[in-house]
Amino acid sequence: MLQAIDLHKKFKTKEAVRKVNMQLEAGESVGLLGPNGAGKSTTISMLSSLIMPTNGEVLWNNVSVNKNPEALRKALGVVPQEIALYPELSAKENLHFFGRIYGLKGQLLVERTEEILQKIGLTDRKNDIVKTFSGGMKRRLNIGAALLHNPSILIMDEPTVGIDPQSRAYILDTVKQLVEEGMTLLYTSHYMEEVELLCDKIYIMDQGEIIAYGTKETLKSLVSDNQTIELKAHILSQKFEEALKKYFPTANIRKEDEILLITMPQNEEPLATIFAIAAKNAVTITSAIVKVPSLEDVFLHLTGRALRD
Ligand SMILES: Nc1ncnc2c1ncn2[C@@H]1O[C@H](COP(=O)(O)OP(=O)(O)OP(=O)(O)O)[C@@H](O)[C@H]1O
Repeated sequence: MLQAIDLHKKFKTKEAVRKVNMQLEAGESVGLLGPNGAGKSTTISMLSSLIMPTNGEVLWNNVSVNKNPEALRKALGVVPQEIALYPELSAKENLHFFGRIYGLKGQLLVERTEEILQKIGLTDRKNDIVKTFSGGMKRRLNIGAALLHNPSILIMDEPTVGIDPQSRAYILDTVKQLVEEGMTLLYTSHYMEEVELLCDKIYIMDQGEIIAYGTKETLKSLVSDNQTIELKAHILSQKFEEALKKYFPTANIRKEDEILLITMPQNEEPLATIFAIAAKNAVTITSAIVKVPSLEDVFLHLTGRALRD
């Protein structure tokens, strides 16, 4: 459907993007994850034909976007990182304005506007001017503007940056629903938990390049297939530790700061057994946390740096 082939972008002396290859199929939800400055915005600006690559090309349904940008623009909704709205106009007037740019008019424009207001939860504020809106409401309207022409593919550039947790949750729910309804999505973020929640396939980007690509499971298995159970108890007796070692001979069991760490493959489900062994040894467990590798760990593993540096 949408394909990036060997994209490069140089701004004067700065090589912002190098050798980027990506592919989005219809109905897929794809994440582009990377820290600030990794080159995500530059990549999606090229993918949505807002800027020209220095090298490489973008194909939409196997045709170069360079040759026929209109075909992609009709099918594509882009939610930019910067809010692009008219603060002196109402929510409805803003949507009418953007709808007309997409060629909507008359009854169709009125109906689409109402549908979108409903979808983004702003129906009851539709006549209020945008400058009175919270950051989260502006972001929702920004998303609404990109949906008016009923695109089949949506590209979102960090749509939850700088908003309150409640608005963030609302936006994530809305995006999840769009994906469930069949929208093809490219979602960029430096929040790994958002990408994990919304996306099936993930590209990890750092310093202008794609450094890893795959499903969440594939990426996490780059780090390890293990899980670690962190146990806290009133008293962690030596006898209990030895009993655990006997029952789980292949597990790595160690104590750090009064927490017992038990590492073993993820396909084992040891909690019930651990609790039974504790009861038998008169140990009261106060907390048990199961930790599996996160995309954050994958990034750390690949680059030696934390995602949020
Ligand atoms: N127009 C430009 N001129 C010069 N350098 C640029 C330009 N646009 C981006 N860059 C540089 O290219 C690199 C990649 O920027 P980009 O905005 O694509 O990253 P990003 O991953 O989207 O990060 P952020 O989340 O901070 O926007 C950065 O070093 C940035 O400073």
